Amino acid sequence: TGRTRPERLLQYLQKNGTRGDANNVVDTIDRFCGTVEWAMNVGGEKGKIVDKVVLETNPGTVLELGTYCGYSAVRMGRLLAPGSRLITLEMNPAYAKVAKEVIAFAGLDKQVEVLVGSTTELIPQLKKKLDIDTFDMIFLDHWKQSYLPDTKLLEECGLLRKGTVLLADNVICPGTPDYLQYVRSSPKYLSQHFPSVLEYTNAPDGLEKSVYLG
Ligand SMILES: Oc1cc(-c2ccc(F)cc2)cc2nccnc12
Ligand SMILES: [Mg+2]
Repeated sequence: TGRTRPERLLQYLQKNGTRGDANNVVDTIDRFCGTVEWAMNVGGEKGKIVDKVVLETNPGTVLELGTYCGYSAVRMGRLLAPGSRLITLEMNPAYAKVAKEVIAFAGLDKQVEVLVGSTTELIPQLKKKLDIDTFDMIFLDHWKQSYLPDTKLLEECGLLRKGTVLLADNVICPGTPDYLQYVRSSPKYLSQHFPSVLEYTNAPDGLEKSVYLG
């Protein structure tokens, strides 16, 4: 049986979910985390804000930093137009293994690609590895202390263009103060805060949407 939380989440999905139905996968994972075991997915409340930003942006290319079990990759992937691509980076191989199975279960393995490795190592390789010049949207949801250095790395690698939307999870809890200060004070970004709650709790959290101005 599932020794780790991601394995238990996957087993619950395989037992209770509807294969090929991405909306059902999102709801089933939320039910697991709300009734069986908390897990660090962006969740239903913040997820509704993610949905709104994705639908408004209608991105052809999305880069996610921090896959975990693939919940937000499925949540965003289910809203992308045909032919759009979501690349998600995960440094923990065990997490990446579960995420690939969750994404395949949802029927999104053609639109969503999981790369295993550290962001510091993978970000400079993306142009070469993928047939992608710049990203239309970035979702930051990995280690909080990596948000700022990785944002600067994305700038340096020329992976952002005028209008690229950066959406960051957990800017209140656990909190990313250096990243917030940067995107809110830099003339290169136009930022907007979306107050919400930490997934599956009523603790305050929030998302920060920052448009890159070039
Ligand atoms: O959404 C999240 C929540 C938390 C987290 C853990 C424990 C707490 F008590 C509160 C919040 C950690 C996260 N790490 C990486 C990506 N996303 C995360
Ligand atoms: Mg998060």
